[in-house]
Amino acid sequence: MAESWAGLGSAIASFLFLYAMVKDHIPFQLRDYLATFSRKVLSFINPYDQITINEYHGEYMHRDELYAAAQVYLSDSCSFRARKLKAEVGQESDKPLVTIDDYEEVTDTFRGVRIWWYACMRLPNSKTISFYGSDEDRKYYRLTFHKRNRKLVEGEYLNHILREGRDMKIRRRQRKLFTNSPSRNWYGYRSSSSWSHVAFEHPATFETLAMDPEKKREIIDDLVTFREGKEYYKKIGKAWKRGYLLYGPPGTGKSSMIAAIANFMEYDVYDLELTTVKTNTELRKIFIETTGKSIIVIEDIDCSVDLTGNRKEKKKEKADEDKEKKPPGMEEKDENSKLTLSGLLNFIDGLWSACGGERIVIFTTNHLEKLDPALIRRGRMDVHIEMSYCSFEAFKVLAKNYLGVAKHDLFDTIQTLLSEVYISPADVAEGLMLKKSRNKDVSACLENLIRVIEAAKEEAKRKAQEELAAKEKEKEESTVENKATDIEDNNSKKELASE
Ligand SMILES: Nc1ncnc2c1ncn2[C@@H]1O[C@H](COP(=O)(O)OP(=O)(O)OP(=O)(O)O)[C@@H](O)[C@H]1O
Ligand SMILES: [Mg+2]
Repeated sequence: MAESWAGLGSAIASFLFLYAMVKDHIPFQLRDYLATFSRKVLSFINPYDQITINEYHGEYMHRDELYAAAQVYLSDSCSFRARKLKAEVGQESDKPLVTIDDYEEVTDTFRGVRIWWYACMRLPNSKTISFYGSDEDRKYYRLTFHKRNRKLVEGEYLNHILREGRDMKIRRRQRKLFTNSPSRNWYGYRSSSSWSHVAFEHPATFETLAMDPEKKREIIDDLVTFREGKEYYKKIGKAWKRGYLLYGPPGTGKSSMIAAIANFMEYDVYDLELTTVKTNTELRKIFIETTGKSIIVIEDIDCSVDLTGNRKEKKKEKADEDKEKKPPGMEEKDENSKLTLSGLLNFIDGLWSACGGERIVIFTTNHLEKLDPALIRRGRMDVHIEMSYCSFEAFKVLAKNYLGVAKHDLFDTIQTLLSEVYISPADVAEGLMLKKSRNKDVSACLENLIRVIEAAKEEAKRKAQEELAAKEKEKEESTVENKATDIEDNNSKKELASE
């Protein structure tokens, strides 16, 4: 049996070989007839089906997303099996993509089923010049698989390629830092987008972040759980997003933490400047233009006018006054024509985050007490992280980063000093840096830091004394005032009695 199949196979192969040799000398009609005939014979005896994925499609020659996803997928999952590879750098990434070369074949296995991938190029038929490039540019992949697996390939495998390829593309893309442009520029000549961007290249990581190691571990674990929680969020019916509130004094690493989170999660960062957003409608537009796998940051949320507790109350009073003056039906329209706390709450709450997954929202503030509780309640801001003054543990991270040392004789002195004074990691980092000529001298850097901490301690002492003196003065003044009032009261009582 096997021999007869082999015989038939070699007969067909010889026929095809002969056909290829003489095809240019055969008349047109006969050539078509022979081609159709050979295809029919082959499909009768061949148990394999094929799917072609073209690089470009449609009237306007759009680059096919499945082709692009397959290219990255093959690069990541199958190219190690190929002998001929090609490398290119696309527009979206700064890393070279090494993938299978033209006319190279690789195999992939999906649920135990083997699939062959063949990278091809359509040869030019004519010498016409096309607006979309020459025919040589028309590349395609051909997938070959056994007939009995057709359902699996069509139903699941292609989706798997698309999904995995997209994810890989996102992971290897050049990450971006977006900032929202003032609304008046949206419809300008240059761009109609609310965001402009630059490459995101902040070097901060969790390793370089100076903070309590246990707290750091908790944050990393939380992020990992979030990243892997797609199915969980779907199951509980919640938008796949997580809110972090970072609070603490200036220079304690809030912005550095955002960069470390972005680098750890490999997300883009959207730095939302709320003060340039005038209305709730604008906020919606801005948000709709963000993509998944991103962090939306609002820094110094307490400085975003009209959104904090007291100011909101004042604003409400004013709005109530204004409402009374407005004709009926105009009030709601007016709500959309300004940025309000409720607009921001809607924005965070998933009404708008329903349009795409995997987003982190981060607020930072120096003054937690100034924020409206509604804004930061759990469920909106799921994790509250306090970024505090420099502890000895945090100092050790900075010493490792800046000086490359894990221990030193001066560490004990620094530990004692740090337990006596509040100083921000930013000030400690500054203290560890000396002028270029001396920055390799570890002892000199640590001595400089000791001077900086001692100066901070003196400064704190001086301020405390000033505050104490001011309080005592206030107390004295109020005692004198009270005495004067008492004397006045007594005199008037006496006058009344004598009358
Ligand atoms: N916890 C930290 N770990 C490492 N470096 C830090 C830390 N905190 C501050 N720094 C250093 O100090 C600089 C300023 O820190 P950062 O901008 O993150 O502070 P911040 O809390 O955002 O301050 P602000 O409240 O003023 O915005 C950073 O560039 C970094 O070099
Ligand atoms: Mg900051």
